Amino acid sequence: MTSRIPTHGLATQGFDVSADIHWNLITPQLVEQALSRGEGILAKDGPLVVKTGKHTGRSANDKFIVRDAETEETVWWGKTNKGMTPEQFATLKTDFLAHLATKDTLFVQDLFGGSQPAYRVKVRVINELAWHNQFIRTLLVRPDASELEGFVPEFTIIDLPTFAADPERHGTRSETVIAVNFTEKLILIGGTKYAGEMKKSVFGILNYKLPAQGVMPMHCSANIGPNGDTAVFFGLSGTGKTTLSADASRTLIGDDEHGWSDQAVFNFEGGCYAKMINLSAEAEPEIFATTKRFGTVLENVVIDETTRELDLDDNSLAENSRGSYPIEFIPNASKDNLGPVPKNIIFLTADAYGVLPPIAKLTPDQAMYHFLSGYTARVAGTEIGVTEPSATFSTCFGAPFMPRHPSIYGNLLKERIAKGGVDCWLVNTGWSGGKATMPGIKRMPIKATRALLNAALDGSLKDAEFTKDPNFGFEVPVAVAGVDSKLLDPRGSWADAAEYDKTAQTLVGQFIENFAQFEDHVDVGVREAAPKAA
Ligand SMILES: Nc1ncnc2c1ncn2[C@@H]1O[C@H](COP(=O)(O)OP(=O)(O)O)[C@@H](O)[C@H]1O
Ligand SMILES: C=C(OP(=O)(O)O)C(=O)O
Ligand SMILES: [Mn+2]
Repeated sequence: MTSRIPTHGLATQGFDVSADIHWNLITPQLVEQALSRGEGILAKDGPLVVKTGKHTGRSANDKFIVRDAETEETVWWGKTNKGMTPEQFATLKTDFLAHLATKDTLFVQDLFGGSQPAYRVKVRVINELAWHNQFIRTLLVRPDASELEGFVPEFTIIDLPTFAADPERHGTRSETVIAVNFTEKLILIGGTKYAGEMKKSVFGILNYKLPAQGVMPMHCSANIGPNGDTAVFFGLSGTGKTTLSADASRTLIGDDEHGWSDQAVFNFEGGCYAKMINLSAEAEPEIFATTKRFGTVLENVVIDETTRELDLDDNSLAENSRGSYPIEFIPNASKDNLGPVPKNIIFLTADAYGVLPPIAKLTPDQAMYHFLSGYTARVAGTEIGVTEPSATFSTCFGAPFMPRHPSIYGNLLKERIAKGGVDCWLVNTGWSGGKATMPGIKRMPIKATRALLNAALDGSLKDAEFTKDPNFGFEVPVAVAGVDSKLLDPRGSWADAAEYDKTAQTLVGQFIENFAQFEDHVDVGVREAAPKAA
């Protein structure tokens, strides 16, 4: 076997470390390291089980982009993309490198972000934790031996959970920091053990770079039907990208990040990152099976230390417990990480207001409207007395990952829809029959969502009877085989129709208020695709 130690080492990059460096270890080596270092324990059937401590999800408010000559005009500065001065970054980098120098062991992987040679970025990830190194090796694309030869990283990520940022010194909000420098091509992640930060940082790089190459980067999952029909599923966290893209009847391309070029939809990643809480063997058999394999890493899943049995229903460590596994653990995953250009675009939303129908057909203008809006809603909190859901509008269904102005991504979508041959749908995987905060109100059964999706994707909905949603103006099917028709009529599913109308108008008001920022960036058709205030 050829050496996995690169010729272009850390010293070449100007990083002065005395650590024992483990270069490009493979899964069994990294799992052995993680175990011997006490980073986690093995579950009964082989997964490595770890805890992330305080941070069990992304720290979106602790992310900064260095604001300099490169990014001043290219990044959309606002409430999502927050700036850090080059001076603050320089101090942070000095302090990061000093902290790095104190480590006696480091794990480094050389990987690709992006599966297609023409559109990928070479990324080096430097970790202090073996399991983080295992995670990122699983999630990104693993070079083969010949691709490792002469590997020179374009971007480098230094990921030090034990580093504590100092708000006074570094201009951060807390001890946690994700600092992105597009000029130096360096990303510093500190003060968090949530592994998802690493993969979403690489996503940010591709979202920054690819529009210039004519590729639309997308926060979506993707799969291919039996007739070669690709579907992409956009959606914010928790709306069902990962769950719904793993489907026995379709070929999985990927669960979270893709590019749409003139020829294909391709995965940015080489693995998946699924939610584990309440994971059901019946509703999600392919994902459930990954919890029984060596190579899977489970974050914040509760395990009995004696029997090594998992308890996927226990949320005492986190609501957002996760499992990461290589894409090939899903039985029908695409071997070449790509598929033809999409026939269907689905926008997933988990509507905690219980207002949106479980599926609706969108016109191209409505699709643009909903893409720029990027709506989902969740139950605000678990405190007693919370009665209102809270709406989130995250443009392009992924604002935290999109450095550029939404119109850049929006125009790429517009061009693609204008070419024709693609149908757009809005799918509510959230609550129905009332607000999520009302007693007895449940989330849409996964089975029903899958049946509706399959009807849309296999073309059988084309002949269905539709009715226009009175608030949103999109077309909603009246009856679909295998689905309780009551579900298809959100207003009729509420005990009190007047209460439905009132709640719907609250939501419409929030859409209108949020869209004001895009009014000047879209044409009249898109503006008119807005929901109507009564
Ligand atoms: N109707 C539904 N459709 C999709 N997911 C659902 C549905 N009802 C409940 N869920 C649950 O919601 C979560 C969706 O999460 P996930 O697929 O990981 O979202 P994403 O990948 O978009 O962040 C899963 O835990 C899934 O079990
Ligand atoms: C990894 C993440 O993505 P998602 O929840 O969309 O799967 C995340 O948001 O941290
Ligand atoms: Mn996901």
